[in-house]
Amino acid sequence: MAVSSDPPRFKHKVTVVGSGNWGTTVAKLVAENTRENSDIFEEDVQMWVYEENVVIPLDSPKYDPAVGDEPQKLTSIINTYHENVKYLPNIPLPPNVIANPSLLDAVKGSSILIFNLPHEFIGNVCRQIKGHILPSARGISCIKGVTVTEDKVELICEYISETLGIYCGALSGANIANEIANELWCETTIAYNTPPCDRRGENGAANGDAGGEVHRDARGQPSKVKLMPVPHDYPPVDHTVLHKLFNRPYFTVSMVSDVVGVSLAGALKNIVALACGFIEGHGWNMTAKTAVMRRGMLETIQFCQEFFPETIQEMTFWESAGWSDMIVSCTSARNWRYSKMAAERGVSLHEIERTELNGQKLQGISTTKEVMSFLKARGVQDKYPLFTAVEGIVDGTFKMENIPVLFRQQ
Ligand SMILES: NC(=O)C1=CN([C@@H]2O[C@H](COP(=O)(O)OP(=O)(O)OC[C@H]3O[C@@H](n4cnc5c(N)ncnc54)[C@H](O)[C@@H]3O)[C@@H](O)[C@H]2O)C=CC1
Ligand SMILES: O=C(CO)COP(=O)(O)O
Repeated sequence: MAVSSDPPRFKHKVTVVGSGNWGTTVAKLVAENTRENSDIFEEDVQMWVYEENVVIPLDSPKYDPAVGDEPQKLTSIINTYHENVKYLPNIPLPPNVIANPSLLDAVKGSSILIFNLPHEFIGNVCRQIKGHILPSARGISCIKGVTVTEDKVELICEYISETLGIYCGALSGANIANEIANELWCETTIAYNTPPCDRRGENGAANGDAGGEVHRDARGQPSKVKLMPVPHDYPPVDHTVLHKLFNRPYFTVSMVSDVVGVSLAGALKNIVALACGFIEGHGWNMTAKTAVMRRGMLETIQFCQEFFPETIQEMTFWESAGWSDMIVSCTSARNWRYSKMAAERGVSLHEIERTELNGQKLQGISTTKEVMSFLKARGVQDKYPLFTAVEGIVDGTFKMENIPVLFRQQ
């Protein structure tokens, strides 16, 4: 097949599926980039909002005496004031972020889908949009978590890929949404293995022609997903284009190909962050915390090597998605902050999530449960003593003061 030299006729339409603290932040930075790269992307970025009614507080500059305490639709507030007053207050959003309460309408015709919502909701979202997206769309998952069915653990991007029949990469890093929304500099990692059918002109491949190479899944096996190539009248979706979509002066993107390492490091660090919050809330300090972080990273690497040995790359743990995220999550993120609060107050994490988080989610709670159910189904939980202890603390069956015992037994 001849490689076309004509410039692409179409631009990529981008949708962010999710609008929480991180979802809204990513919509903001991506919308800044679509404006600056309007030769590649349509400027407007759709942001799907799980609709809810919100009351704007009296002390907010957005308070309208004519509306008073009357609840308003969150989408209407975002599109009127260009601010997500509930999940990312006091951050002006570019006007080309378009809040949309209809999931099907938000994803319609989009060639790049950015999945960014708590992982417990991804199944329902994928079931709804299946068959309603462009078959040649490409995805990036910013979700930190895993899905477990019976004794199978799946990366979120694998789940998206298999459910929707599209290729999906992963974005993960040491990223506190509020800091990035305030344009305070940090790094992130995007893992994306450009499918052979999308590698234009590389390895002898022409547009839509894989050059004889098969598309492989995250485990390195020939993929069961029959990919439709990104049509040649669109710009490619490759490392260069994704870098243009996500990289900002305050958000340095590193592109890699280890989807497994990036996804699992982002998911499992939330279990370790809970452990760090618990021990700090119990009265230990930084030295104890670094011991737990070290142990948590060992169990994370062990998990990756045990269950995804074909594709895991150890260098990934030195990316932002690796050690940097472990450090930031155990010292300043929500899972750490609120598990510390739970330990200090002697109440359950569920109680803290309900009373303190105003609709935001602690991903560590469900990730611990999912990972432990997978390890138990395999009968290998004893090889993961820290993860097991966190589950026990969340359930009230393991005492925090016994954490050092785990270390003595090794
Ligand atoms: N907030 C942060 O600093 C960072 C978060 N992440 C990850 O990003 C992902 C998304 O988290 P956030 O944006 O922070 O969310 P969040 O915890 O701030 O907000 C919860 C979101 O879930 C939505 N929601 C509630 N019920 C729902 C339902 N039934 N179906 C669909 N959506 C529903 C809410 O409308 C809201 O948008 C998570 O996996 C998190 O680990 C990653 C890096 C940084
Ligand atoms: O992933 C994060 C930091 O990189 C944010 O973690 P929390 O969800 O615990 O705030």
